[in-house]
Parts: sequence; C-alpha cells; structure tokens
Amino acid sequence: MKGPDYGRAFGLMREAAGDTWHGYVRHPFVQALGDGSLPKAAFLHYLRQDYVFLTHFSRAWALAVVKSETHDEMLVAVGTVNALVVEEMKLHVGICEAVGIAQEELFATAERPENLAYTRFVLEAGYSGDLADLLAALAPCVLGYGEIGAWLSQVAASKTYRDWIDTYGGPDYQSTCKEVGALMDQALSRRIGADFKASPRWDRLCATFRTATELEQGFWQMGLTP
Ligand SMILES: Cc1ncc(CN)c(N)n1
Repeated sequence: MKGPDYGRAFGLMREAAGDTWHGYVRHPFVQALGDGSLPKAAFLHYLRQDYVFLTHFSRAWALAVVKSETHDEMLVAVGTVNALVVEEMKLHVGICEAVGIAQEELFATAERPENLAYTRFVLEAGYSGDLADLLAALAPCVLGYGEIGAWLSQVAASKTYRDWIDTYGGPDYQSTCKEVGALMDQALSRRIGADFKASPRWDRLCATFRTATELEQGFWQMGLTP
C-alpha cells in the first residue's frame, strides 16, 4: 500500500509499523466515513472527543516549539499549532454548532480514557525526550489523517461526510503534512544523523511511532462506541 510522500523519515517509520499502519488508515471507521454508512451519533461522538483531543494535541505541538533548536523548527511548530487551533478545530465547531452543540459544551466534553491515554502519551514523549522523540509520537496523527484524507478524496462513494474528507484531503491540510514531513527529516538528521537506520536511537523512535499508531486505532474504535 503506497501513501503520499511526506518525507523520508515518515516513509521509513510507516514501513516499520507494518500492518499496524494499515489497521489505522483503513480502519472500519474510516471505511464507513467513505461509504457514508457511519451512524451520525458515532460521528458526533467522535467529533466531540476529537475536539478535546485537539486541545491537548495543540499543547503537544506547543511543546515542539519549546523543544526546537532552530528558528526553522520553531516556524513549523508554530504554524502547526495555528493550523490545529485556528483551522482544524473550525470543522468541529461548525459541524457541532449546526446540530445545536455549542462550543462551550464541546469544550466541556468528558474525556474518554482512550483519548486521554493517547494525548498524554504524546506529551510524555516530548517531556522526557527531545524533538525527535516528540515528532515520532506526533507524526501518526498529522500524517495519518493526511493519508486518509487524500485516499478518501479519491475513493469516497458518499457525500455524507464530505466536509470532513475535504478538510483532511484539501490543500491546506496537505501542505501542513508536507511541512511536518520535511521538519521530521531535518530534525532527525540534526539529532541522530542523516543515516536514520544506523542510529542507536532509531528502533526506539520507531517504537514510539508504532505505539502512537496503535493509539490512533484505539481512537477510531472508541468512535464506534458512543
Ligand atoms: C485522533 C486524531 N488524530 C489525528 C487528527 C488529525 N489532526 C485528529 N484530528 N484526531
């Protein structure tokens, strides 16, 4: 299964994650978004949890600003915080508002354990490591949704969840993915050397990426059980 080109580090980590990656980007929840069979209640439940997710995930990207060592790294991290807080969350607020769920109510959504486990895992990777560790934990989220959005844009047979698909398959999100992929290549080269696989840190970075991918799968599964 080939995906979009978001850089060398991502391509290698994705390959190392094997079937786990496929289980995430082709999860039944994703398939149901594409064919329109996902129940509305499950979608809204997922969206409310995802709003909470994005709140904490934005904090993790803010930590990437803290862990940056160059101005260029800071620029991408700041841009991604902006893309999450200002752009991506608009989708959640807009869809929920249209069905009578106000933003304050969204913000007050009780966090499910699957959600909490994922974002706190990512934050911990950043607290205890450097930018390379943090990016390995952040990448499956940003780039996985880019891959899912690009795929669904091509194959989705239904228009029911078109807004969602257009957000992640659209040019703005795809350009964030390219920037984050380039940041990974540059940040890893700086910290572990350009021959990623030769670094004693590589296996651990891949393990972090894989765990975050498993947590993404768990998040989809949670979405199916309102
Ligand atoms: C759980 C999850 N993973 C990824 C994304 C894409 N930023 C998201 N909105 N939610």
